[in-house]
Amino acid sequence: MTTVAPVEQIPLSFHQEFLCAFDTGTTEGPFGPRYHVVGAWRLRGELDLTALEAALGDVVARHEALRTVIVRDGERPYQRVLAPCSPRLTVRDLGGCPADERESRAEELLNEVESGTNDACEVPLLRAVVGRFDDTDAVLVLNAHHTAADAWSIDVILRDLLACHAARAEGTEPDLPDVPQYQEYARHERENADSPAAVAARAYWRDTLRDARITALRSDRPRSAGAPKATSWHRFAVDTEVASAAVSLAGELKSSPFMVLFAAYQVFLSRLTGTDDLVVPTFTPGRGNARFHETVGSFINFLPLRTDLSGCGTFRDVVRRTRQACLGAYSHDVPFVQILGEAPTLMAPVASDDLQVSAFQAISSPYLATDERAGGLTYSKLWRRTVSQEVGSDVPDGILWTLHIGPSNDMVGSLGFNSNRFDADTMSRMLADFLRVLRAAVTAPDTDPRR
Ligand SMILES: OC[C@H](O)c1ccc2ccccc2c1
Repeated sequence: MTTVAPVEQIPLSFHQEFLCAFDTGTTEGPFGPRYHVVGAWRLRGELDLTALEAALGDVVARHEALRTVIVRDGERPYQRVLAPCSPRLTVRDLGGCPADERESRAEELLNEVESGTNDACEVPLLRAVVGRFDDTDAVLVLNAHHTAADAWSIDVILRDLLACHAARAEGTEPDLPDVPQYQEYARHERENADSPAAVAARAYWRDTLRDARITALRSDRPRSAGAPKATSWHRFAVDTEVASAAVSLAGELKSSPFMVLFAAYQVFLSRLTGTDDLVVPTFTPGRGNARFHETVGSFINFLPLRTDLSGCGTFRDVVRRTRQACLGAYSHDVPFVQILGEAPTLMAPVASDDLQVSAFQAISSPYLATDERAGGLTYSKLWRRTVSQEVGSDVPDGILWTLHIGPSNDMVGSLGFNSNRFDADTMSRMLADFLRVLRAAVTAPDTDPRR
């Protein structure tokens, strides 16, 4: 009897391990069919559907993460990479749609795809829907499971997909450079878990998060009410003059627009919770190692930012403190599971029945496409989403505030929340309060924003 050497199991990345903490063992958690990330692009030019179908297969062959399942049946979950397979392409006829309604019709299709499912156990973990307005005008929507891709990855998938479409449309094999695979990243992370930088980062977090508790909000309904889990998305635009005031104040204070927006969010939270010592999670892209910039996978990192607002006399002071907290966190951006090891009681509040964390992030991806070209196609990402939806991509357990800062400082945002825990009008009130604080803060930064 020949003994087959046990195939060495591919470990989970630290972020995938973090997601296991939210695994409810049902289809409602991060391994369920609604935990996905979507994107939509307007395509102008000759779109060859046969070539696009073949290109979808090329992209799944190229990126193992899109055909990897997370096996959770033993004591330690691991990743299993499966053979290349082709995603299905759904084609929708949007003919007869007048030109000036196409942008909103495209956003409708995006929301429709986002309200659907993408089963994490059914590879490939990528779905594609193309809506055709006419022969040279279409909208492409991609949906990838969020354990296998993130916002950065969905832009990489699109760029590779259209490069492969261009080759296939000319009857040639795609010829893209090799790309490091997500399993290499997962191994690399673990091999470097005790590097000098990682040891220094753990010391930083031990010190920074001493006696800290994550800031949490009282939900309208307790977890024990057992209402079926769903995540709603409230989307909104930020007034242009507020957005540009935020961006110019950021420039004045040598801070990023995110830091100014986050500072206003903390003022809002401080007033809501009555505490000055805030610990608010954000998500960083987790792409510090340039080797993995073209790799598809879920790299984001849940990073707790601690800021004490006591003694801040003006909003400028709040931004300066926020900037310090952000810079300190960014320069110690190690996986959250390692940070938690240094602050074991940090997440205690969210173990209670009626509290939830409320994370705040700004999405950034270097591949935000505006009028990019790929073969005979010109493509632009639909990122100014302002249409809300009752059921969309899942947020595992909490509220997720996201701001998208556009190329010309225009800004839109979204509020993802578990509708089994919070009412939609509670969210609308919170958003109105936050936007009021933001407007007052960035238009009069020398006043005390907490009055
Ligand atoms: O893209 C962010 C991701 O959907 C995510 C993962 C875990 C979370 C835990 C608590 C609150 C928000 C989360 C969002």
